[in-house]
Amino acid sequence: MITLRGVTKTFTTAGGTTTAVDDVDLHVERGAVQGIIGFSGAGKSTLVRTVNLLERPDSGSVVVDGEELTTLPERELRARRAKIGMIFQHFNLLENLTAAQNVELALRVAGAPKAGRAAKVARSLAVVDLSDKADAYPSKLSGGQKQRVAIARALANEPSVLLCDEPTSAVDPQTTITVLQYLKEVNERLGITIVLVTHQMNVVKALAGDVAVMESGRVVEHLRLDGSPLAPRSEIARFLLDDEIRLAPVDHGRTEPDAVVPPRAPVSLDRLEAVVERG
Ligand SMILES: Nc1ncnc2c1ncn2[C@@H]1O[C@H](COP(=O)(O)OP(=O)(O)OP(=O)(O)O)[C@@H](O)[C@H]1O
Repeated sequence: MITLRGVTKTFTTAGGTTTAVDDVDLHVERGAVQGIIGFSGAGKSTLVRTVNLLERPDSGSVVVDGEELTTLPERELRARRAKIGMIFQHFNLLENLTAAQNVELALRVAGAPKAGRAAKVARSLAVVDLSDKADAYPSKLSGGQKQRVAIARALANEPSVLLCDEPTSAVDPQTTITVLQYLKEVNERLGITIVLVTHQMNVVKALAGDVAVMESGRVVEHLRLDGSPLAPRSEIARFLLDDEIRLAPVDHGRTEPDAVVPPRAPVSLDRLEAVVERG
Protein backbone atom coordinates (compact mmCIF):
# COMPACT_ATOMS: atom_id res chain seq x y z
CA MET A 1 0.00 0.00 0.00
CA ILE A 2 2.69 2.46 1.10
CA THR A 3 6.36 1.64 0.62
CA LEU A 4 9.15 4.06 1.37
CA ARG A 5 12.64 2.96 0.40
CA GLY A 6 15.79 4.82 1.35
CA VAL A 7 13.94 8.09 1.88
CA THR A 8 16.22 10.97 2.87
CA LYS A 9 15.27 14.62 3.30
CA THR A 10 17.61 17.43 4.32
CA PHE A 11 16.89 21.11 4.97
CA THR A 12 19.46 23.80 4.46
CA THR A 13 18.99 27.09 6.25
CA ALA A 14 21.28 29.93 7.27
CA GLY A 15 21.99 27.90 10.42
CA GLY A 16 23.28 24.89 8.49
CA THR A 17 22.00 21.61 7.07
CA THR A 18 19.68 19.25 8.96
CA THR A 19 19.02 15.69 7.88
CA ALA A 20 15.38 15.50 8.99
CA VAL A 21 14.81 12.03 7.52
CA ASP A 22 17.79 9.75 7.08
CA ASP A 23 17.53 6.71 4.78
CA VAL A 24 14.15 5.46 6.03
CA ASP A 25 12.42 2.30 4.82
CA LEU A 26 8.79 1.81 5.79
CA HIS A 27 6.09 -0.53 4.54
CA VAL A 28 2.43 -0.10 5.48
CA GLU A 29 -0.12 -2.75 4.48
CA ARG A 30 -3.48 -1.75 3.01
CA GLY A 31 -6.01 -1.15 5.78
CA ALA A 32 -3.36 -0.92 8.52
CA VAL A 33 -2.81 1.85 11.04
CA GLN A 34 0.91 2.66 11.13
CA GLY A 35 2.14 4.72 14.05
CA ILE A 36 5.23 6.93 13.92
CA ILE A 37 6.50 8.08 17.29
CA GLY A 38 9.49 10.01 18.57
CA PHE A 39 10.50 13.17 20.36
CA SER A 40 10.23 16.65 18.94
CA GLY A 41 12.62 17.10 16.03
CA ALA A 42 12.99 13.34 15.37
CA GLY A 43 11.71 13.80 11.81
CA LYS A 44 8.17 12.40 12.17
CA SER A 45 6.35 15.25 10.41
CA THR A 46 8.87 15.41 7.61
CA LEU A 47 8.63 11.64 7.10
CA VAL A 48 4.82 11.60 6.94
CA ARG A 49 4.88 14.56 4.57
CA THR A 50 7.07 12.62 2.13
CA VAL A 51 4.21 10.11 1.69
CA ASN A 52 2.20 12.67 -0.30
CA LEU A 53 5.30 14.56 -1.39
CA LEU A 54 4.40 17.69 0.57
CA GLU A 55 8.09 17.24 1.28
CA ARG A 56 9.89 15.90 -1.78
CA PRO A 57 12.68 13.55 -0.66
CA ASP A 58 16.23 14.28 -1.80
CA SER A 59 16.55 10.59 -2.54
CA GLY A 60 14.58 7.38 -2.16
CA SER A 61 11.35 5.99 -3.44
CA VAL A 62 7.73 6.61 -2.37
CA VAL A 63 5.20 4.08 -3.65
CA VAL A 64 1.51 4.52 -2.78
CA ASP A 65 -1.15 2.21 -4.19
CA GLY A 66 1.44 0.63 -6.45
CA GLU A 67 2.52 3.92 -7.99
CA GLU A 68 5.94 5.58 -7.64
CA LEU A 69 5.11 9.19 -6.77
CA THR A 70 8.55 10.78 -7.00
CA THR A 71 8.72 10.43 -10.78
CA LEU A 72 5.12 11.42 -11.59
CA PRO A 73 4.56 14.55 -13.65
CA GLU A 74 3.01 17.40 -11.60
CA ARG A 75 -0.50 16.96 -13.02
CA GLU A 76 -0.68 13.26 -12.25
CA LEU A 77 0.86 13.85 -8.85
CA ARG A 78 -1.96 16.26 -8.05
CA ALA A 79 -4.56 13.66 -8.95
CA ARG A 80 -2.79 11.06 -6.82
CA ARG A 81 -2.53 13.50 -3.91
CA ALA A 82 -6.28 13.94 -3.84
CA LYS A 83 -6.44 10.26 -2.83
CA ILE A 84 -4.16 10.87 0.14
CA GLY A 85 -5.99 12.87 2.82
CA MET A 86 -4.16 14.67 5.58
CA ILE A 87 -5.01 16.21 8.95
CA PHE A 88 -2.82 18.41 11.12
CA GLN A 89 -2.28 19.32 14.75
CA HIS A 90 -3.83 22.78 14.38
CA PHE A 91 -6.63 21.66 12.05
CA ASN A 92 -5.71 24.19 9.29
CA LEU A 93 -9.33 25.22 8.70
CA LEU A 94 -9.99 28.53 7.02
CA GLU A 95 -11.71 30.78 9.55
CA ASN A 96 -13.65 32.70 6.92
CA LEU A 97 -15.28 29.58 5.49
CA THR A 98 -18.02 27.47 7.09
CA ALA A 99 -17.44 23.81 7.94
CA ALA A 100 -19.13 22.77 4.68
CA GLN A 101 -17.13 25.29 2.64
CA ASN A 102 -13.90 24.07 4.23
CA VAL A 103 -14.76 20.53 3.16
CA GLU A 104 -15.80 21.69 -0.29
CA LEU A 105 -12.48 23.44 -0.74
CA ALA A 106 -10.72 20.07 -0.91
CA LEU A 107 -13.05 19.04 -3.71
CA ARG A 108 -12.60 22.35 -5.50
CA VAL A 109 -8.83 22.11 -5.31
CA ALA A 110 -8.96 18.54 -6.65
CA GLY A 111 -11.11 19.71 -9.56
CA ALA A 112 -14.18 17.66 -8.63
CA PRO A 113 -17.22 18.53 -10.78
CA LYS A 114 -19.43 21.15 -9.14
CA ALA A 115 -22.58 19.07 -9.53
CA GLY A 116 -21.55 16.30 -7.15
CA ARG A 117 -19.78 18.40 -4.55
CA ALA A 118 -22.68 19.18 -2.19
CA ALA A 119 -23.52 15.49 -1.79
CA LYS A 120 -19.88 14.63 -1.09
CA VAL A 121 -19.61 17.40 1.49
CA ALA A 122 -22.78 16.18 3.20
CA ARG A 123 -21.52 12.58 3.19
CA SER A 124 -18.15 13.56 4.65
CA LEU A 125 -19.67 15.67 7.43
CA ALA A 126 -22.08 12.83 8.24
CA VAL A 127 -19.15 10.44 8.81
CA VAL A 128 -17.95 12.66 11.66
CA ASP A 129 -21.50 13.42 12.91
CA LEU A 130 -21.29 17.10 12.11
CA SER A 131 -24.13 17.48 9.60
CA ASP A 132 -25.75 19.97 11.97
CA LYS A 133 -22.60 22.14 11.95
CA ALA A 134 -22.34 22.46 8.16
CA ASP A 135 -23.00 26.21 8.26
CA ALA A 136 -20.95 26.95 11.37
CA TYR A 137 -17.71 28.90 11.13
CA PRO A 138 -14.64 27.39 12.84
CA SER A 139 -14.70 30.07 15.57
CA LYS A 140 -17.99 28.55 16.78
CA LEU A 141 -16.59 25.02 16.96
CA SER A 142 -14.67 23.28 19.75
CA GLY A 143 -11.18 21.91 19.09
CA GLY A 144 -12.57 18.41 18.71
CA GLN A 145 -15.25 19.57 16.28
CA LYS A 146 -12.63 21.46 14.26
CA GLN A 147 -10.52 18.32 13.97
CA ARG A 148 -13.63 16.37 12.91
CA VAL A 149 -14.27 18.96 10.16
CA ALA A 150 -10.64 18.52 9.13
CA ILE A 151 -11.22 14.74 8.99
CA ALA A 152 -14.33 15.35 6.85
CA ARG A 153 -12.28 17.57 4.55
CA ALA A 154 -9.61 14.88 4.26
CA LEU A 155 -12.29 12.30 3.38
CA ALA A 156 -14.07 14.40 0.75
CA ASN A 157 -12.07 13.00 -2.17
CA GLU A 158 -12.55 9.41 -0.97
CA PRO A 159 -8.88 8.81 -0.21
CA SER A 160 -7.29 5.41 0.23
CA VAL A 161 -4.80 6.82 2.77
CA LEU A 162 -5.18 9.30 5.63
CA LEU A 163 -2.04 10.94 7.00
CA CYS A 164 -2.47 12.28 10.54
CA ASP A 165 0.24 14.63 11.83
CA GLU A 166 -0.15 14.98 15.61
CA PRO A 167 -3.97 15.00 15.30
CA THR A 168 -4.58 15.03 19.05
CA SER A 169 -1.75 17.23 20.29
CA ALA A 170 -3.86 20.39 20.47
CA VAL A 171 -6.92 18.89 22.18
CA ASP A 172 -7.69 17.75 25.73
CA PRO A 173 -7.60 14.07 26.78
CA GLN A 174 -11.38 13.58 26.48
CA THR A 175 -11.41 15.08 22.99
CA THR A 176 -8.36 12.96 22.11
CA ILE A 177 -10.49 9.88 22.70
CA THR A 178 -13.29 11.20 20.48
CA VAL A 179 -10.92 12.07 17.64
CA LEU A 180 -9.31 8.61 17.91
CA GLN A 181 -12.73 6.95 17.84
CA TYR A 182 -13.53 8.67 14.55
CA LEU A 183 -10.14 7.74 13.12
CA LYS A 184 -10.75 4.13 14.15
CA GLU A 185 -14.08 4.20 12.35
CA VAL A 186 -12.51 5.75 9.25
CA ASN A 187 -10.00 2.90 9.26
CA GLU A 188 -12.37 0.03 10.06
CA ARG A 189 -15.58 1.08 8.34
CA LEU A 190 -14.17 2.88 5.31
CA GLY A 191 -11.05 0.70 5.03
CA ILE A 192 -8.73 3.70 4.83
CA THR A 193 -5.06 3.09 5.62
CA ILE A 194 -3.83 5.47 8.30
CA VAL A 195 -0.37 6.80 9.10
CA LEU A 196 -0.45 8.41 12.53
CA VAL A 197 2.34 10.66 13.76
CA THR A 198 2.40 11.44 17.46
CA HIS A 199 4.70 11.81 20.43
CA GLN A 200 2.07 10.18 22.68
CA MET A 201 2.48 6.42 23.14
CA ASN A 202 -1.08 6.02 24.47
CA VAL A 203 -2.40 7.51 21.23
CA VAL A 204 -0.59 5.00 18.99
CA LYS A 205 -1.43 2.16 21.36
CA ALA A 206 -5.14 2.97 20.99
CA LEU A 207 -5.10 2.69 17.24
CA ALA A 208 -1.98 1.37 15.58
CA GLY A 209 -0.89 -2.20 14.83
CA ASP A 210 2.75 -1.25 14.45
CA VAL A 211 4.70 1.78 15.53
CA ALA A 212 7.95 2.96 13.99
CA VAL A 213 10.12 4.64 16.60
CA MET A 214 12.12 7.57 15.21
CA GLU A 215 15.24 9.23 16.53
CA SER A 216 17.46 11.72 14.68
CA GLY A 217 15.75 11.10 11.34
CA ARG A 218 16.03 7.31 11.52
CA VAL A 219 13.58 4.54 12.33
CA VAL A 220 15.42 2.88 15.20
CA GLU A 221 12.90 0.10 15.82
CA HIS A 222 9.36 -1.14 15.26
CA LEU A 223 7.03 -2.15 18.07
CA ARG A 224 4.15 -4.56 17.33
CA LEU A 225 1.08 -3.42 19.24
CA ASP A 226 -0.89 -6.67 19.21
CA GLY A 227 -1.49 -6.92 22.92
CA SER A 228 1.57 -9.07 23.64
CA PRO A 229 4.12 -7.65 26.08
CA LEU A 230 6.32 -5.01 24.50
CA ALA A 231 10.07 -5.54 24.58
CA PRO A 232 11.59 -2.25 23.42
CA ARG A 233 15.25 -2.47 22.49
CA SER A 234 16.09 1.20 22.09
CA GLU A 235 16.41 3.62 24.97
CA ILE A 236 14.07 6.04 23.21
CA ALA A 237 11.29 3.43 22.92
CA ARG A 238 11.71 2.48 26.58
CA PHE A 239 11.46 6.13 27.53
CA LEU A 240 8.36 6.68 25.39
CA LEU A 241 6.67 3.60 26.86
CA ASP A 242 7.33 4.71 30.40
CA ASP A 243 4.83 7.51 30.83
CA GLU A 244 5.44 8.09 34.51
CA ILE A 245 6.71 11.61 35.16
CA ARG A 246 9.56 11.87 37.68
CA LEU A 247 10.59 15.38 38.59
CA ALA A 248 14.16 16.12 39.55
CA PRO A 249 14.91 19.57 41.00
CA VAL A 250 15.53 22.30 38.43
CA ASP A 251 19.18 22.79 37.56
CA HIS A 252 19.31 26.60 37.39
CA GLY A 253 22.82 26.59 36.01
CA ARG A 254 21.96 24.48 32.98
CA THR A 255 21.77 26.14 29.58
CA GLU A 256 19.64 24.68 26.83
CA PRO A 257 20.20 25.31 23.12
CA ASP A 258 17.50 27.39 21.45
CA ALA A 259 14.91 25.31 19.63
CA VAL A 260 15.17 25.24 15.87
CA VAL A 261 11.73 26.33 14.75
CA PRO A 262 11.04 25.59 11.11
CA PRO A 263 9.33 28.44 9.29
CA ARG A 264 5.57 28.00 9.25
CA ALA A 265 3.55 29.86 6.63
CA PRO A 266 0.37 31.55 7.92
CA VAL A 267 -2.81 29.65 7.11
CA SER A 268 -4.54 31.57 4.33
CA LEU A 269 -6.70 30.46 1.44
CA ASP A 270 -3.64 30.30 -0.77
CA ARG A 271 -1.76 28.35 1.87
CA LEU A 272 -4.56 25.86 2.38
CA GLU A 273 -4.89 25.35 -1.34
CA ALA A 274 -1.16 24.81 -1.38
CA VAL A 275 -1.39 22.34 1.49
CA VAL A 276 -4.25 20.43 -0.10
CA GLU A 277 -2.81 20.59 -3.56
CA ARG A 278 0.91 21.09 -3.59
CA GLY A 279 2.38 21.29 -0.13
N1 LIG B 1 11.02 23.52 6.55
C1 LIG B 1 12.08 23.28 7.32
N2 LIG B 1 13.20 24.02 7.21
C2 LIG B 1 14.29 23.77 7.97
N3 LIG B 1 14.35 22.77 8.89
C3 LIG B 1 13.27 22.00 9.05
C4 LIG B 1 12.08 22.20 8.28
N4 LIG B 1 11.17 21.26 8.65
C5 LIG B 1 11.76 20.53 9.60
N5 LIG B 1 13.02 20.95 9.84
C6 LIG B 1 13.98 20.37 10.80
O1 LIG B 1 14.03 18.97 10.58
C7 LIG B 1 14.09 18.27 11.81
C8 LIG B 1 12.91 17.33 11.92
O2 LIG B 1 11.73 18.12 12.02
P1 LIG B 1 10.27 17.47 12.08
O3 LIG B 1 9.28 18.58 12.23
O4 LIG B 1 10.10 16.52 10.96
O5 LIG B 1 10.36 16.63 13.44
P2 LIG B 1 9.18 16.08 14.33
O6 LIG B 1 9.65 14.78 14.89
O7 LIG B 1 7.91 16.06 13.56
O8 LIG B 1 9.12 17.17 15.47
P3 LIG B 1 7.84 17.88 16.12
O9 LIG B 1 7.15 16.82 16.91
O10 LIG B 1 8.44 18.95 16.97
O11 LIG B 1 7.04 18.42 14.97
C9 LIG B 1 14.13 19.33 12.91
O12 LIG B 1 15.46 19.57 13.24
C10 LIG B 1 13.52 20.55 12.24
O13 LIG B 1 13.99 21.73 12.81
